Amino acid sequence: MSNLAIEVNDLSYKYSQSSIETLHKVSLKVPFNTISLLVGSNGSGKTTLLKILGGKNLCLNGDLKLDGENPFSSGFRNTVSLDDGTEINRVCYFGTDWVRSEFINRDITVLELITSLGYKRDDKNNEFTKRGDYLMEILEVKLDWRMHMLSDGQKRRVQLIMGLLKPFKILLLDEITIDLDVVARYKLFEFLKYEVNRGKTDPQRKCCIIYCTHIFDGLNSFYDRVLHLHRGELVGDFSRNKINYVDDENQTNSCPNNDGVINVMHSYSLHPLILKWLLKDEKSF
Ligand SMILES: Nc1ncnc2c1ncn2[C@@H]1O[C@H](COP(=O)(O)OP(=O)(O)OP(=O)(O)O)[C@@H](O)[C@H]1O
Repeated sequence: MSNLAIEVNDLSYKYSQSSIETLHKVSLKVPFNTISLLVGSNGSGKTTLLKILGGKNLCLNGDLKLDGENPFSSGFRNTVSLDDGTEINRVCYFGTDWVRSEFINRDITVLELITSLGYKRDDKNNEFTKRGDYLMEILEVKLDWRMHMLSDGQKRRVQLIMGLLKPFKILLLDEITIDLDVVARYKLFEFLKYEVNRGKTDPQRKCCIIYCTHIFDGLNSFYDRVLHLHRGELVGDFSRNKINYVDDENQTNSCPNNDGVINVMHSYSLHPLILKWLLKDEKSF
């Protein structure tokens, strides 16, 4: 059985209102048990690609397989059950537009929202409850929060809990940690890494993540691979284990050498210090 989570061949996409293609002949293979970063300038096509993979934008061009099946085929089902009966999502897309949707901007509590997705407050052994409680702890969300009274950042935290309540096979995250503080973001990445690592020993839990971002602080040990989109074309693709950190700007290069190694200058960031401070603050709270 294929270990590919995502397989895309020659995918092109043009919005009906646009005269040019937003994606041009994109081909991509993403194995399970990996985390990829999707990078590129504003307008390069990242959201468009993730929305197609997430089944949000219908695309009948090119050859597309997610978890072994075309997500736009009539027989595609987005949930499957594991041997123990746990229901999991095959493909999950979270984008920034969710916080503006009418569905969540109602006078409804977090408890009501996540209960409708399988959270059971009185059943602490239930997997969705365990995940929900853990995520609420790291994201500091309260069950009695009322959605229509929350800030965008707070709504984003609720979105993450709702989306991650069920285990996933393919998780597509589109700039969604943008308004989390460094500690919440760090803990979320630890949770996501745990999920991906669990799949390495338990084949039923194999999963993969594509994470699109413009913020690279704190990501050093999170990802396995970087995908670079430029004007709708995939122009760069390298693995973290092929990075050779150098101290001299003149030794950096933008393309891998013949052995696939790419020289990247060490970046000096305040992120490790601020993370330490805020984790310490939390302990003394
Ligand atoms: N609904 C739409 N109709 C027409 N063109 C669109 C539509 N949505 C996006 N585009 C265009 O497609 C191109 C890619 O947009 P997309 O949102 O995928 O880029 P992005 O890489 O995610 O950018 P950003 O980093 O700013 O979020 C842009 O030129 C954009 O104007």
